[in-house]
Amino acid sequence: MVMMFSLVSPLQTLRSRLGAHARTCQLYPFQRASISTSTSYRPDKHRAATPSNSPDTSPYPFRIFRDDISSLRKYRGEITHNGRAVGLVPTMGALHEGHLALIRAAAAENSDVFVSIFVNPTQFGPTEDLATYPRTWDDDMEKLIALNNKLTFPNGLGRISAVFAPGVRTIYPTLPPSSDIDGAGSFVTITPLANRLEGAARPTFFRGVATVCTKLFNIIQPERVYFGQKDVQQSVLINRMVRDFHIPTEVRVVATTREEDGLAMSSRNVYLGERRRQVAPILHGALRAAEKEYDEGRLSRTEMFGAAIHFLETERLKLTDRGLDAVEFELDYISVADVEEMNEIKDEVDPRRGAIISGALKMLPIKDPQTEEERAQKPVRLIDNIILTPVINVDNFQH
Ligand SMILES: Nc1ncnc2c1ncn2[C@@H]1O[C@H](COP(=O)(O)OP(=O)(O)OP(=O)(O)O)[C@@H](O)[C@H]1O
Ligand SMILES: CC(C)(CO)[C@@H](O)C(=O)[O-]
Ligand code: BAL
Repeated sequence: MVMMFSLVSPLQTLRSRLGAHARTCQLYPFQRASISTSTSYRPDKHRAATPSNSPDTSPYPFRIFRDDISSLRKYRGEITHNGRAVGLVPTMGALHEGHLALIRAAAAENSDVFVSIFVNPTQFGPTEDLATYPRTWDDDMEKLIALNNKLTFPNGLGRISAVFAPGVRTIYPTLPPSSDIDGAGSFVTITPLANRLEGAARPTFFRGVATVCTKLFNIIQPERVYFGQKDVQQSVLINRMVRDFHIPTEVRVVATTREEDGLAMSSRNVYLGERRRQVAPILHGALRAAEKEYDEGRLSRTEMFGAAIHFLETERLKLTDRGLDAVEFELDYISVADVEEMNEIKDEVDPRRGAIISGALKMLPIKDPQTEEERAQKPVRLIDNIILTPVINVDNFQH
């Protein structure tokens, strides 16, 4: 089953979807080398290798649009003309089950699902992994085709109609896009949200995300757009942007899809390698420990933080016994913030409003690399979050 919540009115939507007795929920299916900003700019250096887009020769059961925006618009216009609706799932490719959950959610409420695949340079900082970000076009297409075959009624109202995989010059037609904070360009900025948490670690990240999503929404004009709860601050930001710029679309947030051991699926998990991968679920574990405090009625931020840190430190001590003492990690932040704007909650969570508990943790390169892969390791930043859902019967809490 696909569960979603709308950030427009999270309290109300969560209550109605989860029922009055729901206290917490795991909302179920809800990079970088420098990019040059000057003369050496080569816009399509990083483009995913995609085949040509002749509808007649296309081996795909959906249309592939690359740089021909007017054809895409014509096709999209026909969908409206026929009384159908478009749900857009923006991605950077390297598709996994988390992305597929978004597509299923889109197919459940729209006749036509558009998936965009675009590794957006402006959201990568100058020292991040733009050049090495996984680009897996053939594999992505296989997954989309397999999923599409299953999206027949009653499993899905709609199906994937189009994949939009533009080149950088198409998305940024005038200036070479900049990843520098002071760089020139036409940008959408949403502050102060874009400067906090993920934005503090990645100063131009949300400017890049807001800018590219504005462009995608302008080009495709979807009735609804689908984002993953895994990137919760991104979802809050998009919701805010849609409201502030009166963009005529509805934002849906789809619950995080996880591996069996709790690790949130992410395209960048491939960077972890075997030994770091075994330790990576600790971030989720730490957030769960904080969530347990809330579940048991301890609402103070300090107690939730304490529980998360205690979990991390206990797990760190166990690494030697697990033969994993070469794996090192650093906590970047744990945040307890309100659901609407992600403002930090200073004191206690109001159980009538709930909260988002989120965190970021850096997995450092392994201390005693034993393979080529381990010798090449770079730090991998993991993010995750849990929604502390509002509680209807506040009296159940001990004070
Ligand atoms: N595990 C997941 N569950 C639900 N949605 C997800 C998950 N992972 C990614 N998404 C969503 O898919 C959309 C596209 O994300 P993206 O292509 O960046 O994948 P990603 O796995 O988040 O990659 P990265 O490792 O770069 O963060 C975003 O809305 C993102 O929140
Ligand atoms: C929304 C997005 C596709 C914009 O590039 C990206 O930030 C992502 O994949 O989450
Ligand atoms: N999943 C969000 C895209 C990024 O981290 O660059």
